[in-house]
Amino acid sequence: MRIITAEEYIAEWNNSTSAEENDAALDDAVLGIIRKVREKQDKALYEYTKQFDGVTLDDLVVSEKEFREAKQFTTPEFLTALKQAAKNIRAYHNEQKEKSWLVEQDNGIMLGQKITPIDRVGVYVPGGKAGYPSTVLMTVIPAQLAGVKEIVITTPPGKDGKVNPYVLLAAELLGIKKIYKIGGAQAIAALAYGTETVKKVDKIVGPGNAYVARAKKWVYGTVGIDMIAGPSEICIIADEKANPRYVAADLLSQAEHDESARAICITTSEQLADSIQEEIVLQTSRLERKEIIDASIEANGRIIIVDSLESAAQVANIIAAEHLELMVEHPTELLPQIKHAGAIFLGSYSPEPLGDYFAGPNHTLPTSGTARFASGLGVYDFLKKSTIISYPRQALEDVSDQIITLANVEGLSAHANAIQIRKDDQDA
Ligand SMILES: NC(=O)c1ccc[n+]([C@@H]2O[C@H](COP(=O)([O-])OP(=O)(O)OC[C@H]3O[C@@H](n4cnc5c(N)ncnc54)[C@H](O)[C@@H]3O)[C@@H](O)[C@H]2O)c1
Ligand SMILES: N[C@H](CO)Cc1c[nH]c[nH+]1
Ligand SMILES: [Zn+2]
Repeated sequence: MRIITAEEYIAEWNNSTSAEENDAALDDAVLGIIRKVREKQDKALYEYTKQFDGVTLDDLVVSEKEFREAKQFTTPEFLTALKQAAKNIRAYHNEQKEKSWLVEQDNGIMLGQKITPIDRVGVYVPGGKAGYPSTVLMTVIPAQLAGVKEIVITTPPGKDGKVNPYVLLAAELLGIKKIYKIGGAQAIAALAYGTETVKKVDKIVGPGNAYVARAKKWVYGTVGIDMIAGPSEICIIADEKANPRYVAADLLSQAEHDESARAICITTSEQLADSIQEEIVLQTSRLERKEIIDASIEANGRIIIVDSLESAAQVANIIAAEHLELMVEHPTELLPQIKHAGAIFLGSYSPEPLGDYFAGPNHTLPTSGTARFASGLGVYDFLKKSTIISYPRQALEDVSDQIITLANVEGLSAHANAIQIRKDDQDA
């Protein structure tokens, strides 16, 4: 893991021309996939599943038999942990519920906001390099709390043509019955435009790799999307008191997701940086997903040396990471300086995987610096708001002239007329 200065890191980030080239190549690949799915529909889905997931499917939908077979993987430990995690996630997201409101003023004017759940939501559950039953909980529970009636899941099949059984068990726990065995950009295209088998949805949510995230960006507008939730990222601000074993372990926890994952530590201590570097090597050698970790650490793993915690916070705000851990002596004192991060973890005993699985807040979070303007998935992502306006006759008459003035300034005489015609009736 390379140790560099903040200036070097920012220059590296800004001058990354290869990133632009990769970006254009990604767009080409994803747009090609979307186009083909729109044209050839199910046929394209079968072809891409063969090409990218290496399996020839008989059916794009998980069968009842497959749901039943998944039951053999249940263990009491898994079920207990899954249910407790679901309970924590539900309790946290319950606080996010919003209410419709209607306020009546003395003159009879009523103004308000009507909240309506989205009708039909498609959830992407990643499945290429790992199975993610936790993502089923994180996406479906807030949608259910919002009142979404139709929730479908799509996830790539394994080489045996089956969906990860733990994903099925989590879906079953939440009562989700329709699961498509489709991954990648083709799954996003199918949910956005529909095919013979896949019914189009109103909004697509959920994380995925770079292909999934880019496809969501392209279909936005045809359907809603939650955010760009791409390859995982972790940034850790560590002072000289931080435990290098914990820092290294937490960096590796996200590096193992994907070769494109980003793991960055910002520290005020050169000595700690050296120790973290040693720990990274030591711990990686003991981990199963060593190849993915080595690749992501080589490409996107950095330890950045800064001269103060204030500078550390500034760099962290530029990175705007999906996950930010504050492994410093007084994390709550540093917290006010943090502006941009998907999720913030305070202190040595709030490691990132606690949030991935269990604490309650959502693990579907904005990546690639989009935490500057986006938030983690929540109940609010499944709700939309209609405004309500109700004026009695006299209240409209009282403000007619002002509205007519504004409409005339815009040169929109039909607007003015809609007010004037009522005013004339009133005056008559
Ligand atoms: N941001 C978040 O909230 C969050 C949460 C969980 C996971 N993640 C991320 O989700 C991702 C999961 O990635 P994954 O790969 O394991 O599963 P995935 O389901 O996202 O992607 C697998 C699919 O990618 C497609 N694909 C693979 N290679 C391709 C190629 N060369 N061309 C076109 N399409 C291709 C295939 O269709 C395949 O089915 C990881 O990057 C992980 O970090 C993010
Ligand atoms: N860290 C991922 C979000 O970037 C979520 C996850 C699920 N399972 C393990 N991790
Ligand atoms: Zn994770």
